[in-house]
Amino acid sequence: MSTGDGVAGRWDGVDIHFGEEGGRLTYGSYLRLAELLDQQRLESDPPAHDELLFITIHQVYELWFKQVLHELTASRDAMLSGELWLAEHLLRRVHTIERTLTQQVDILETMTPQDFGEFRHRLSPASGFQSVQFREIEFLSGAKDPSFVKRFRGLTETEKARLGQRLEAPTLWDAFLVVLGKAGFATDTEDDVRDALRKVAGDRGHYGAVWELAEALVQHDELAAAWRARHVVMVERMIGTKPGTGGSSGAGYLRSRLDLRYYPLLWDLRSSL
Ligand code: HEM
Ligand SMILES: N[C@@H](CC(=O)c1ccccc1NC=O)C(=O)O
Repeated sequence: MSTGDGVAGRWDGVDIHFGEEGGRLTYGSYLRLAELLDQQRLESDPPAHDELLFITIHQVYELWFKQVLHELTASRDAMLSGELWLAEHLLRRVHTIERTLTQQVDILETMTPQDFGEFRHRLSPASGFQSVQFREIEFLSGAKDPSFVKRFRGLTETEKARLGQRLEAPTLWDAFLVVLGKAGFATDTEDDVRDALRKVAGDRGHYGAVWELAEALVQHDELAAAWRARHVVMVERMIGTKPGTGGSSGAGYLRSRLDLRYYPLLWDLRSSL
């Protein structure tokens, strides 16, 4: 029954409006907007105009990082339980998010170095280097490097525990090796794995699902590399060769990370196809 004016019906003599039928849930309460929209606190005083953009961009990154971790964890578990179609499906969702993450740099680059300079000095010693979720994504993907945990300054106990768990847990690559094992291949040595990958690539009619999964892993790796490359060029545009607020050499440090690959054997395979 619709009575116009957005009134969906009546209950106990009270008008019930669309979106409120029978309950207390609203758009704002469901999405916790009061809390979410109250989390943008500027360090600059008087407020620098562009600092809101800087905070918003980083918060949006962290929300997507949370989603990426959710999907990558489920994708790994799907590989471990033999649901290859699901593992691939979730990886493809991650690819789409990763493309969006790289494109977001466009928005931040509407900020000029001069306008960044208005509040940059307030940020030290904070830096993206301290993004726990970013490091969790690296560890889960396959690039476990415990030295990052030691180099983190100001980690909370909860964050330390989360990173510790990621260092213990199987990676996407570990799970992919299980997939290769279940497909009948030995994976004890690196040469075994290289051999298995060549056989999978050479008989896609038989190993199609495994091949497609390997391709989805390569895509994840390539998109992570594309973000690193985009980030460093943005950094050079913003701060040139200045050292970073996190205490590193800045662009020099970031350039040293450009060669990082999660799945070197999948890249090596290309040379023998
Ligand atoms: C004005 C924009 C930005 C500048 C100038 C900048 C600069 C830097 C610099 C210099 C570093 C090296 C660490 C240090 O500070 O010494 C770094 C690391 C990092 N930044 Fe940014 N950044 C910017 C935006 C972003 C954004 C939007 C994100 C998204 C989350 C981000 C994430 C990271 C991450 C994850 C690292 C660690 C990279 C690694 O260890 O491989 N940065 N950034
Ligand atoms: N490291 C940057 C500052 C920066 O971008 C930043 C500072 C605090 C929190 C996150 C940041 N984003 C990426 O590093 C710089 O050296 O200018």
